[in-house]
Amino acid sequence: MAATALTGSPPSQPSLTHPPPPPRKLTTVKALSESPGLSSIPSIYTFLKQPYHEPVSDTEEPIPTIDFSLLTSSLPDERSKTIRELGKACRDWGFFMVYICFFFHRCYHGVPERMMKAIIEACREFLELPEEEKRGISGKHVLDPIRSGTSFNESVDEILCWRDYVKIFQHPEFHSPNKPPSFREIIRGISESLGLEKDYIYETLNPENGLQLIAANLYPPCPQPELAMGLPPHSDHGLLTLLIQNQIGGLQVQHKGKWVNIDPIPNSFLANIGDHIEILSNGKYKSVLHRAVVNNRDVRISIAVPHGPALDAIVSPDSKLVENVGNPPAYGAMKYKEYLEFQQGTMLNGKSFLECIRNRV
Ligand SMILES: O=C(O)CCC(=O)C(=O)O
Ligand SMILES: [Fe+2]
Repeated sequence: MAATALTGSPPSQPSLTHPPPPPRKLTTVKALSESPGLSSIPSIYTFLKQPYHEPVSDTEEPIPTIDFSLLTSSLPDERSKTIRELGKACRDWGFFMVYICFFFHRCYHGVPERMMKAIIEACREFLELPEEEKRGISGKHVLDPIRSGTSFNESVDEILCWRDYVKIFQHPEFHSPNKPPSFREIIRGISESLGLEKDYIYETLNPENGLQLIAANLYPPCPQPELAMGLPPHSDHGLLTLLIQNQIGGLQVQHKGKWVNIDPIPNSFLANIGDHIEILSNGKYKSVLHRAVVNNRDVRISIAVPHGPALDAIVSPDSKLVENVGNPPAYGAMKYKEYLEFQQGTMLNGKSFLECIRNRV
């Protein structure tokens, strides 16, 4: 896609009557947001269904928090209590904060927090590079570093998002199996909380050879945040998405029919159930709609790392769970790779692909 801008059709012959138009200058949303005197946004960034047309909850109910050290505890009672909490979070919210607090020899070890900050800063530096430099990095694994502000679904959307982003396909071709380690532990916990064997999801869906993607998003300040959208409502494909962000809020999650603001908590990352855990669990665990809104003051950065099953894994409601729950399967079987292909362009009116196939077995 980005390559078309570089390799397009040969230049037309110069004509005296119709001089060729100047080459279109690609502009990042960040550059646009820094244009002197910008007080309104171009109409291409104005969403018809604007962020605050739908109710935003004022709930005091906090998003569930899972303490990672208890999930990996060697004390069986501690671990099973945390697994029950994890199961409840997956059922009730589909989202949870994972709190990482490492104590070694009774002293706090701050590496994870420093590492998260360093990753965010590296993404900021990358996304703030001049466009020419970013273009040079585009390739098979690095998607669209110059196509800033692209719509969420290019084939159907005519409105652009207020964000610059880059996507990197990390796995299976850029090998980093089992990383981050928290992914495997959470998936094991989810497996157990469903009453399955600890490694059941790993063995059946083979995420070790699965898809791992890194999506780094930069949302510049917007002079009319009430009209624009950083990322419209969607659910994530795959098993689990891990997300870190700078300390600027903007993520909203659907909960009990309303949008809930998810404020960043230091020393923690966010995890959410993807479509394929919802399918595997026959809808017991929910892949929940979420979106990113923007503000008029601060740059927000988020890094989402979705993890999927192996591309050729066929995902369907697990027979053990269907029998246990006594419900007929609510989803048909589909190869993950095909799901990804079908998913393109089917996010319409805030309906995710998963919602479109629910109950159409
Ligand atoms: O920026 C955010 O907080 C949300 C990002 C997200 O949902 C995604 O990249 O799938
Ligand atoms: Fe997402």
